[in-house]
Amino acid sequence: MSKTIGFIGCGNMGQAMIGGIIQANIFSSENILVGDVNEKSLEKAAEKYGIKTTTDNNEVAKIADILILSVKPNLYPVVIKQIKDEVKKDVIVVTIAAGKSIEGTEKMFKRKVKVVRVMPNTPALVGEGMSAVCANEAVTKEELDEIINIFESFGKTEIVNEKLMDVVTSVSGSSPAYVYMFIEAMGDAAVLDGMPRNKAYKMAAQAVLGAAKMVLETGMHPGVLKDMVCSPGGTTIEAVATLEEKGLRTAVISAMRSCTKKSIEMSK
Ligand SMILES: NC(=O)C1=CN([C@@H]2O[C@H](COP(=O)(O)OP(=O)(O)OC[C@H]3O[C@@H](n4cnc5c(N)ncnc54)[C@H](OP(=O)(O)O)[C@@H]3O)[C@@H](O)[C@H]2O)C=CC1
Ligand SMILES: O=C(O)[C@@H]1CCC=N1
Repeated sequence: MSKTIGFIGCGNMGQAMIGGIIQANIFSSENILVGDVNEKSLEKAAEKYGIKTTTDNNEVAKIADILILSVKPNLYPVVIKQIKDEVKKDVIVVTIAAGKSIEGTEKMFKRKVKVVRVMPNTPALVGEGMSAVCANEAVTKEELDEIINIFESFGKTEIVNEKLMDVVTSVSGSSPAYVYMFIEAMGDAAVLDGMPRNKAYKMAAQAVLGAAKMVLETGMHPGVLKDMVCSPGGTTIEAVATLEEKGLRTAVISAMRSCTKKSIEMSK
């Protein structure tokens, strides 16, 4: 019999994963059940993806072989308390919340459940997610592979030591937001100089996508790739010098350390 994947929480990240899974076609829509308190979110998801939905989290807990908890971190204790006695004995619980450790999740279940901790990101929706994964010892190699397979259906995955999860949150979980800010700012600059906004976003976003692919596919150092764009006495080095003067690198490093710090604080 095919397995059922259950989601509790159908917001930004829940929908990105559901959309990714549906597009990858690894679970049929009748094997996906989604619970949320927000009926509007459920209606939208049911209409868009043809999945089954419920406002009763326990309905999801009872049926799911793989249960992805995609509510906000502060709601983990509330939701886990509600469902812990309803989940299947061998359920694989997948947590995606910032700052929620495997040990913390086990404590909330008050028993040794199978826990896979993942930090995904919203580009999952377009098949370009990045997910870092770790698990407790109750999860077998086959079960971990099964979960990795789900997350790989909508992007790339990397197994990490749990100690790195706070850094992961900063470098891939949250980082799409910084990149959107960069694209938006490039768009504004181009609009300032007379380009229509839709063209400006398309050009900026495609340049970011292409640059990211260059890093991933050539394996070259980002600094070398940057140097290849900078003609001596040319245009790019003028922009690079201004970015250095305005502290781009310092701003990025400092922002990411704030993000990591917040994730550590949320773990306490
Ligand atoms: N957004 C992102 O880019 C990423 C998020 N994450 C993690 O994903 C999790 C979800 O984040 P995100 O999707 O952004 O949050 P959202 O607020 O967008 O989604 C959470 C959903 O859960 C619903 N909800 C609230 N209470 C309950 C409840 N008791 N039972 C069931 N559903 C409930 C919310 O409804 P309502 O809106 O009515 O409150 C909402 O629809 C977080 O733990 C976050 O750390 C991880 C990586 C990236
Ligand atoms: O902002 C947050 O807390 C979540 C975790 C990673 C991305 N969004």
